[in-house]
Amino acid sequence: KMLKKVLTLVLVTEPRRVLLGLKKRGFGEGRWNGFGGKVEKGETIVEAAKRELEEECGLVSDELKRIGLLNFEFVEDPVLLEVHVFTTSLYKGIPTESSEMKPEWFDLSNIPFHQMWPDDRYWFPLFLKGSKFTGYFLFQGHNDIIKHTLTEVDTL
Ligand SMILES: CCc1c(NC2CC2)nc(N)nc1N1CCCCC1
Repeated sequence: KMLKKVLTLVLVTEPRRVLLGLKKRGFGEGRWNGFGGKVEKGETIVEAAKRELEEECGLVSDELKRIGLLNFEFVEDPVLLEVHVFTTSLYKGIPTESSEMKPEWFDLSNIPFHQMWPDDRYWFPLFLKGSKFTGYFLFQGHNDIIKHTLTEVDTL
């Protein structure tokens, strides 16, 4: 049966900007993304999201809002990646570069999609207009989307 990895992704916003991090190594290296990673044994998904946010860019947030649930598969790899997407505009701290991520603010009209995971072009507009969404993306390699579904939902 398919192995499932549960991951988190946090998008920090200000009125006209979103905070993204440039991944410095590992999975997604060289791509801008929200902050997140694996859910460890013994922690909830929200606790994992808060932990990764602080580890990756030094921000502490008490209030993460669930906005999306995205499932990913790679044709070459029998693992299902289940990504729980959160957003917050309530945080403490200053975005700080870590070993994993180099944080920068992007104007909402200037999101670097060409340097992000290809799926982001599909669901970022839903996130930016305040919708909740569920989606599935089947990748060939790390750049080509073979098929996808994306649905706006009232409740996650
Ligand atoms: C699941 C990978 C992924 C992704 N799509 C990839 C083709 C599968 N897109 C975006 N934005 N973030 C992603 N991760 C957020 C959680 C931490 C790992 C990277």
